[in-house]
Amino acid sequence: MSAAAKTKVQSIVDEHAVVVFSKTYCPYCKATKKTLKDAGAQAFVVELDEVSDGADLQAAVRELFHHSTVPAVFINHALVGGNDALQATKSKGKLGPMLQAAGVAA
Ligand SMILES: N[C@@H](CCC(=O)N[C@@H](CS)C(=O)NCC(=O)O)C(=O)O
Repeated sequence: MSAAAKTKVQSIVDEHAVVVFSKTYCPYCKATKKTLKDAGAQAFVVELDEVSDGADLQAAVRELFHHSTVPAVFINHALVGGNDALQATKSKGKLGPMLQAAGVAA
């Protein structure tokens, strides 16, 4: 994996309040994107199966954040986890406050 991919992933996480590294056909990714949309958050989504450096970016996410599957969800510049972690966060009533703290949902 290239150093450029690591720099790019870190920049994306640093520059956006809500980020999802996703694949278009992944049902967990679809659930994550719907949950965030329904919560009023506009996520910056990288569809790894649609970009030429997708495999490199996924490897960079794995190395930087020790998360190897998609989706990889970041809120307020920190890894939440995959869809299971996002849904658990929502179930505990913590998603709204987390998004509010990130300044992206009412
Ligand atoms: N428990 C995980 C499951 C995620 C998962 O299994 N994602 C699949 C795609 S649907 C995956 O990442 N497969 C390996 C890959 O695409 O590299 C979650 O809730 O996010």
